[in-house]
Amino acid sequence: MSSDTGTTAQADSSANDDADQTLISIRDLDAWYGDFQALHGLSLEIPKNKVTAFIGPSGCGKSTLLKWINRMNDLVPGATARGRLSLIHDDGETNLLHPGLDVVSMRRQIGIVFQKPNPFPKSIYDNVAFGPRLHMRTTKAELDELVEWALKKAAVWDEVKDRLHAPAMGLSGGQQQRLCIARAIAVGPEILLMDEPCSALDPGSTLAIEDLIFELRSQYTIVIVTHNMQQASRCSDKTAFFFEGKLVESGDTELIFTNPQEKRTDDYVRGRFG
Ligand SMILES: Nc1ncnc2c1ncn2[C@@H]1O[C@H](COP(=O)(O)OP(=O)(O)OP(=O)(O)O)[C@@H](O)[C@H]1O
Repeated sequence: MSSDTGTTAQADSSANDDADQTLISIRDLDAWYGDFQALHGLSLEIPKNKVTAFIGPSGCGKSTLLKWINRMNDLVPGATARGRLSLIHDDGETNLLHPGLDVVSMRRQIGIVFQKPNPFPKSIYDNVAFGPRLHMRTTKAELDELVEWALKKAAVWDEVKDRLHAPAMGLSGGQQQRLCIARAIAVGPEILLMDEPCSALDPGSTLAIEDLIFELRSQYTIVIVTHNMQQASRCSDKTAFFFEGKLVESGDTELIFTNPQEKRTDDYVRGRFG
């Protein structure tokens, strides 16, 4: 039975294949904006420590699903969802749709990086220190260490280490996006959601972010929404293809791109529509 915060003791440790451990389990998920149904009976297992790409034509519901995973849709008037959307841990399951869920603490666990880099109008240092200052008790030395660690992890340290107290807005778009990734990981999330994180970036910065995504997956579970088929095939382990609010198919990225089961998937990944 569910507790007031949506956590239950009996974990469903369903695995999506022998090697994969499910971290986010989605079953029969429906979602609406007012009367409009945006997601129809979605079922998908998102594996731990892998990169999962959500692909599909505009309006198929990729961002809607991403925004339910960390409840960004709570901020959208009229947005509702029904079904199962759970975090699966060895010691229990957290119902991410539970009305009593502590959304603030959940968002420490499930960070999000948006399409357009959105640094705060603060210094580089203060952007990364923002979350830790809010959630953790650290000494100045510990905070310095954490900021350096996060900037290194996000592969932007070398470019900013001599100007940590300069405004973040002065960085290039690609540097700002890596700073936003550093800000997201500074609070120690388990999952990173990325909504078209490279769509506002030049090809060089895009490659830097893709390398970073690939690198980070040993420690984080990453879900990336992308319109870029090369990007999905370059940096994801798993791919889920959506069409008109439904999941058409999901599986190993290599298989989805070389031997999909559904004709619509084949047409989409070959650029025949969308
Ligand atoms: N705030 C909202 N209010 C009403 N309808 C919405 C809202 N946000 C999205 N929708 C609708 O829900 C459907 C799914 O949108 P969503 O943004 O999830 O698609 P998407 O696959 O991420 O598209 P894109 O690739 O263009 O970002 C679309 O028909 C969209 O118009």
